[in-house]
Amino acid sequence: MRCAAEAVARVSRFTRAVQARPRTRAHRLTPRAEASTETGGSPEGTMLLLGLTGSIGMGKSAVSSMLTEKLRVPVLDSDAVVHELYSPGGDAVEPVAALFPGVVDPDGGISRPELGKFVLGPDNEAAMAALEAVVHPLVDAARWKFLDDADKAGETLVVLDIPLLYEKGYENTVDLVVVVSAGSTETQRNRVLARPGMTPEKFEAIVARQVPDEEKRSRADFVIDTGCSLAETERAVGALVAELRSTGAGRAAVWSRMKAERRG
Ligand SMILES: CC(C)(COP(=O)(O)OP(=O)(O)OC[C@H]1O[C@@H](n2cnc3c(N)ncnc32)[C@H](O)[C@@H]1O)[C@@H](O)C(=O)NCCC(=O)NCCS
Ligand SMILES: Nc1ncnc2c1ncn2[C@@H]1O[C@H](COP(=O)(O)OP(=O)(O)OP(=O)(O)O)[C@@H](O)[C@H]1O
Repeated sequence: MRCAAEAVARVSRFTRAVQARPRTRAHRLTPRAEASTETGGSPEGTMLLLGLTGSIGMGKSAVSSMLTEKLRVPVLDSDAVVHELYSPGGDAVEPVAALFPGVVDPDGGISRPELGKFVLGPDNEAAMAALEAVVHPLVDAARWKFLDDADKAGETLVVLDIPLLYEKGYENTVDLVVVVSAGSTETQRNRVLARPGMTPEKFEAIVARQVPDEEKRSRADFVIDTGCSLAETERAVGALVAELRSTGAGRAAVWSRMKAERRG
């Protein structure tokens, strides 16, 4: 019970603190070449882009499911986009295979466990940078398509699940940021190590590449507590969506700016 109250209280506290937060101006999504010129969709300036982030195992996917399945909010999951790009026929297969020999499975997709051996760990920084240089622009392109489609569908609230939002400076590509946090590294670790194929070494290698949870929470506009029951987290997510549905239009600015920049 204590946890749910805390989760909701944090939501409203961060809701109030939101207005004057400075933004890091780091990343610019390269405009999609095949920009849509169709009219229609959501009224100009009313589609709110909510960034969803959090460290490994903190509950981004669980919260994404609540948003899409229960609350009907469109979510783009960047990790899922990467996995799709690695699947047989995916756009990342050829360039990644060219960089890292032997990572293609017999079915023609990229083997993530094999790829992980090349790019995870303190000695593989350059390899990870090379991989990210190939993959991130493809993820950016998928993000443009998702946003264009949502705009055409008249959506007023969309969620971009971006695990590396703070690490790669994507703060300025969303209007507001929600961080999911279990509030304890022990809970995080136990949840992640319960996954098939996960090892303590792999977990540590990934954590070492991510901005610490505490810093993420301090930079967020909202924090959703995932250290409690799923039902309690779901209530907090519902409260946040209700809040954004009622006040979101006044806070939506990034999508209009992105479209204007694309038009040149
Ligand atoms: C390293 C890879 C092969 C591991 O695959 P695997 O299936 O074991 O893990 P999965 O993709 O589910 O990611 C597990 C966790 O690691 C995080 N993570 C993935 N890549 C990175 C990265 N470059 N830096 C920091 N964290 C990362 C994910 O967000 C998630 O929290 C894969 O994550 C990958 O190809 N990463 C590079 C692409 C990338 O940067 N993805 C992040 C989102 S765009
Ligand atoms: N209150 C809660 N909120 C969210 N997740 C919870 C909660 N209680 C338990 N869990 C469990 O914690 C795990 C969180 O994993 P999830 O895959 O959602 O994290 P993630 O942040 O998406 O991880 P990754 O960064 O590796 O993609 C899930 O198995 C989920 O069921």
